Amino acid sequence: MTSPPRTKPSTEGIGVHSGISRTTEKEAATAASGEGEVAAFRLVGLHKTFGEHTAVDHADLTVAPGSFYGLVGPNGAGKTTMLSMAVGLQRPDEGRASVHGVDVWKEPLRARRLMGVLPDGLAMPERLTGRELLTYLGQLHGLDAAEAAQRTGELLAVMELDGPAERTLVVDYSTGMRKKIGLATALLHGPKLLVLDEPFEAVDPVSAATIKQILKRFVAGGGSVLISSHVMALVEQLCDTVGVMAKGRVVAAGPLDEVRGDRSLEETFVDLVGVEIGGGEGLSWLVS
Ligand SMILES: Nc1ncnc2c1ncn2[C@@H]1O[C@H](COP(=O)(O)OP(=O)(O)OP(=O)(O)O)[C@@H](O)[C@H]1O
Repeated sequence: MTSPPRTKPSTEGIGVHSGISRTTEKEAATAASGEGEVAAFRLVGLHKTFGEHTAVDHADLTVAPGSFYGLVGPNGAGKTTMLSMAVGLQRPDEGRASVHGVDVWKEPLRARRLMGVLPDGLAMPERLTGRELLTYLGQLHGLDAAEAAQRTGELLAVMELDGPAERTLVVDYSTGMRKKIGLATALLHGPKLLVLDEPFEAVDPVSAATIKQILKRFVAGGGSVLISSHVMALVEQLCDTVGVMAKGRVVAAGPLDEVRGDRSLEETFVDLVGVEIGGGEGLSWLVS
């Protein structure tokens, strides 16, 4: 039996303007910098070593307000470590990070209000349904009950985590469902900046199209997005600005068209990170 085609859920009602105390936060961010426009996200000299190994090597990165930033880099380049320091989940050895002028380490609560975060390997209360989780987090964010219920309902519907999925606890979600509930938790409080580590990993094509739509609307509404991804085509499709990370450093950054020139991002990437494409040699036992 063939199942009926899934209708693309509406992404209406979700946008950057649904958050709390925006004006106050914006004024605070501008005042903090003493300038007319502050970066949505500014990482300066972030550094982290694990024993002898330098995971992030004095990395700098700036996301302009209203920009859609794609961070790419080979496995082990330091993207997740840099982003987890940048959002306050892991303490850097050196360096600082600010969101709209608010220092992530000096004023963590104010910074967190401005940010929606989807970390890699998300840790969250899991013995709850998606609705229970979002309702609980809405309370933690200080949303009133009616507002939290409305946003929860919209987010579950958009992410297709309502209906039969409501009977499943988060602990039993598939990998893709976990990404989607993670994104919903990042959006719930109406942040100005989204920091999303591999948001499309393990997500089915229909859900990916929905997430793209949400993120585009978020940026069109004045928000800023930073995603990390290994999918160059996706970064080229979505992002106006890219950063390339290799061996703990941001080795190239700027507008997409300037970074890739007249080549594809993938060709530029391979050039910049200085890797040889493997797979052509060895493994002779695979081919008879
Ligand atoms: N807690 C840790 N302890 C020791 N080493 C770590 C730890 N976290 C990360 N590393 C190391 O730091 C380096 C950067 O890892 P990281 O996960 O940040 O890279 P990445 O660019 O996100 O990689 P991927 O694309 O594979 O997710 C790697 O060499 C990794 O082994």
